[in-house]
Amino acid sequence: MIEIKNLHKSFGGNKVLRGIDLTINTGESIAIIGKSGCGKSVLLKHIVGLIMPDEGDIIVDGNSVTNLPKEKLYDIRKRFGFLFQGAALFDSMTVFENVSLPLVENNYNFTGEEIEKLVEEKLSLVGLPGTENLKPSELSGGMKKRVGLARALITNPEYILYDEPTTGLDPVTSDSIDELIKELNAKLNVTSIIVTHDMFSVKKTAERIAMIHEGKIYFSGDIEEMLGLNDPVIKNFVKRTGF
Ligand SMILES: Nc1ncnc2c1ncn2[C@@H]1O[C@H](COP(=O)(O)OP(=O)(O)OP(=O)(O)O)[C@@H](O)[C@H]1O
Repeated sequence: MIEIKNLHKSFGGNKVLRGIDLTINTGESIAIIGKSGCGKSVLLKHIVGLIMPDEGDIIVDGNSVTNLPKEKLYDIRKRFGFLFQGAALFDSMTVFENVSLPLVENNYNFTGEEIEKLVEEKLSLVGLPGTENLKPSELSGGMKKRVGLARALITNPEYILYDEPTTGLDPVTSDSIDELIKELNAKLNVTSIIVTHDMFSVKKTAERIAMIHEGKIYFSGDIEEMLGLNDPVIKNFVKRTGF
């Protein structure tokens, strides 16, 4: 379980998070939505301790991320898989090298053979078996996201964080990535946090929505509840997404 308590973060005079309170239950898939620049990615980075808050706390399975010594924070991070915006693959490395990178970086004691097996397993899971020797330049946008996801899954994380998983993809490819996220939620029994402003993606992948507005959680609930509200902020947001 992740408990976010009264989280505040400013950058210079820009007060981005102004008291976020949110509990994410184990096993659920939650979408974090809100207009561009409202602080969705900043919130995600707080959860894994990549950004520290000015005030407030994040508690992951009973551990306060803001008060942990570095080694403990690294241990907590190992329980997270992170699909970065744009997939963030290294162009000079093969798919195999990209996917296995977290195992190499974090000194897991796997043999070469075990690593090969794990990479093969995760690439199959994301629908890209046999692509180990390709370079990112040989992959389509959707394939890059899948490889990024295989890398996020390589350590068998309990939590998967998706930062705008469908941004920059055409509607058909977006839909296939959403389908994959949904499949993985069911198959792997993980907790998924999906940052997006794509309401089609929300509908397909998330059981619950948390909407950030003016630095706080403005709404938390399911999509039917959200669409049924006669609230100008919500209506305006949904309208802008073209949903
Ligand atoms: N490291 C940083 N230094 C200064 N400002 C930052 C930093 N990171 C984020 N910000 C600012 O915080 C605000 C929120 O950024 P964030 O990336 O979280 O938005 P977002 O909701 O994810 O937007 P988008 O949907 O466009 O990706 C923005 O105004 C951004 O410029």
